Amino acid sequence: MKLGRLNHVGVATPSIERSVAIYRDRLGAEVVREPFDLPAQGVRVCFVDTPNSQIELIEPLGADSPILKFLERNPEGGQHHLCFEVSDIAQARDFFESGAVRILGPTRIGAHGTPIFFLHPKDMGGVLTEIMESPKQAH
Ligand SMILES: CC[C@H](C(=O)O)C(=O)SCCNC(=O)CCNC(=O)[C@H](O)C(C)(C)COP(=O)(O)OP(=O)(O)OC[C@H]1O[C@@H](n2cnc3c(N)ncnc32)[C@H](O)[C@@H]1OP(=O)(O)O
Ligand SMILES: [Co+2]
Repeated sequence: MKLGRLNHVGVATPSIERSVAIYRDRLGAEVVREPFDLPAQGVRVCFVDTPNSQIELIEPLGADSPILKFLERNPEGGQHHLCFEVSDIAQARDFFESGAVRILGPTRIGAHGTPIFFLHPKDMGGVLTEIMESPKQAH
């Protein structure tokens, strides 16, 4: 498996609107994307583009959102996960299944419309790590 680029840094927030204002007004980010719901993943999402990556703002959606406990621990929100790209998600899953890192749940479709899975933070030095298949290059 070849580790690809850092696709995004996930930032959990109690309010996407409030976080968008922080990135736009304090950091001068151009926030051009609209928030959207990902009910299957229990989050509302808004991407903030940077020249070489993205900030993925995520807000809980639904009573069993996977980020609720994180926000109980961090009421102001905070850095939640890192996401790296791979060319083949099935090959990446095989790679991790043969190793010492716990994979969290099934491979599912993430916010970029490509398959993803997560690696347990306790096996990744305290960093919840998302692996996503690179979007196919438009021809
Ligand atoms: C998928 C759409 C989008 C995309 O990019 O496509 C997203 O990225 S959405 C992101 C939200 N979805 C997920 O995070 C799914 C994977 N996450 C999980 O399955 C859980 O959040 C899990 C298992 C990592 C933690 O769940 P929970 O907080 O309910 O469990 P615990 O409280 O028992 O935590 C266990 C242990 O892990 C530590 N922890 C929890 N979250 C994080 C984190 N984000 N970063 C680092 N460490 C984390 C927590 O403090 C506990 O440690 P302990 O020492 O035992 O207290
Ligand atoms: Co993510």
